[in-house]
Order: sequence, then structure tokens, then C-alpha cells
Amino acid sequence: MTAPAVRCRDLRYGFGDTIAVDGVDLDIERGSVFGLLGPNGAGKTTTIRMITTLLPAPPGAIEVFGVDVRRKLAVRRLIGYVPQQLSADSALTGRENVALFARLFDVPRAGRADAVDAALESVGLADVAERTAGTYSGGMVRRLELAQALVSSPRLLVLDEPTIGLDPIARAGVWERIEQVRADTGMTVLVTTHYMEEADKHCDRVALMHRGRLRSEGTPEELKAAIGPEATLEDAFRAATGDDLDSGAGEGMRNVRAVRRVARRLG
Ligand SMILES: Nc1ncnc2c1ncn2[C@@H]1O[C@H](COP(=O)(O)OP(=O)(O)OP(=O)(O)O)[C@@H](O)[C@H]1O
Repeated sequence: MTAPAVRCRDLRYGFGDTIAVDGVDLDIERGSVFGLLGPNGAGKTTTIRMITTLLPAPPGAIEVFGVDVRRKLAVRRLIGYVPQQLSADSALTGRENVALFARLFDVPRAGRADAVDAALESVGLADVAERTAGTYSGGMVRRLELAQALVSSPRLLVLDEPTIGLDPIARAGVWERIEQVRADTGMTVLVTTHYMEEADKHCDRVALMHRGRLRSEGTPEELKAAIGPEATLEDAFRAATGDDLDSGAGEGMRNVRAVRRVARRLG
């Protein structure tokens, strides 16, 4: 049987007394767009950091395309990662930023220039590639970060809150690129978000995460239908967690947005 793109079994992680991830089982089918949904502090980033080998996992807890994440280098070659923190250098041009990642991720020298061109083209930044990233809009910076992750042709693209802090048009632009890349390459995409309506529209399957645990998992249609004919994913989240997005959890989401805005101003 072919191994799934990502397989997690009884995944756990604590920071001192804080249990960030509390027994997560997860299978992500190859070629799918999978959304990990939940408010600030749910444990999404910690889960992603374990899958991307940035935090340690016990043997057997996570496999990426059948490879245990303890084989860090082998797994890193399979993954493109766009973290929540800004990773583009505002003093470098778009092309230089992507070329830097091509070198970091060992894209063979002979094909490097072509790979950089293709990555910039795939996110719609070829025309502005010679401008410094500091002159880009928020949406363009996000697409540049996407190009950085794509330049090594990963089999799994991991995106942590890719549209946070962007206006609706820029958010749509980022999703359009993600969907195009998936259609062109068959890449698997794992995305965290707290924008329920985006997950509903763009993800094949979603898992609702709350306080370190997955409370519900399925296609957006399945999760909504289980609640009622007019239900939204927010209703499904509320039913699965007993929490209201406007309560403490919602407050957390606003904080994430504020953090992202500050990061952009500093950038
Ligand atoms: N480096 C750290 N040190 C201590 N506690 C941490 C650390 N990183 C995360 N935590 C805690 O672990 C829990 C899960 O955090 P995590 O960042 O994984 O959540 P999240 O769902 O990704 O939210 P966000 O979108 O804000 O990143 C939270 O209670 C958080 O405060």
C-alpha cells in the first residue's frame, strides 16, 4: 500500500507544563489540500513544526511519504515550508530571494536559474522579479515566500497561515496560486488557517484542532452536513469544541492578525 503524504500517530508535544499537542492522529492523502483549522494556541504551528522536522518527534510518530521524520535531511528534501514569520529579505530583489532558497535547498546548480524563473512565474512575480521585496505589497510578499518554498520542487508544501493579515483580494490571489501549483504538479498541500470560509472553499479535507487535540476531521461538506443543512464550518467548529469563535478563541485570532501586521511594519 502506498504511504500517505503525512501520517501522524499519537503525536504529543509539551513546552514545560503547557501541553501543545495532545495525541494527534492524522493521515493526509497524497495530492490533497489539507487544512488544519483552529484558533490561536490550538497547537497547529507546533504540529507543523514537528512534521517539518523543526521540533523533535519520537520514532514512529510521524512519517512523510513513508519516511520517518527522524531522518531529518531525507524529509526536508521532500518539504517546502512557508512559516508564519516573514522569511523574505526586503533588501534583496524577488529573484535574489528565491535564488537564495534555491542554494539553501541544494537545487542543482545547472538547473538553478531555470528553477528560480519557473518559481517566480508560477506565483505571478516574473515581471517584478528585479524589484526589491521591500517595494512589494503584502500579497506579493506572501507569493514570493511561496516561490521560495516551491523552488526546490517539494512533494509536500506546508503553509502556516498563508493569508493572515492580507486583504480579501490578496488572499484570493495567494489561493489561486496554491491551487494552480497543485493542479500543475499534483503536490500535496498542508495549510493551517483560522479563516474557516477559506478552508471551506479551498481544502479537500479539514481537521478542527482545539487545545492540542483534533476534535473532528472530514471534508468541509461532511463536517457541515453533520450539523445541519445551513451550517457553516464555524458552526461545526463550535459543535466540536464547545467553544465560540467570539470568545477566548476568537480573541486569540485577532491577536494573530495584530502580530502579523507588526511583523510587516518591521519588515
Ligand atoms: N516556544 C514555546 N514556548 C512555550 N510555549 C509555547 C511555545 N510555542 C507554543 N507554545 C504554546 O503551545 C500552545 C500551542 O501553540 P501553537 O503555536 O502550536 O498554536 P497555534 O494553533 O499554531 O497558534 P498560532 O496560530 O498562534 O501559532 C500554546 O499554548 C502556546 O502558548
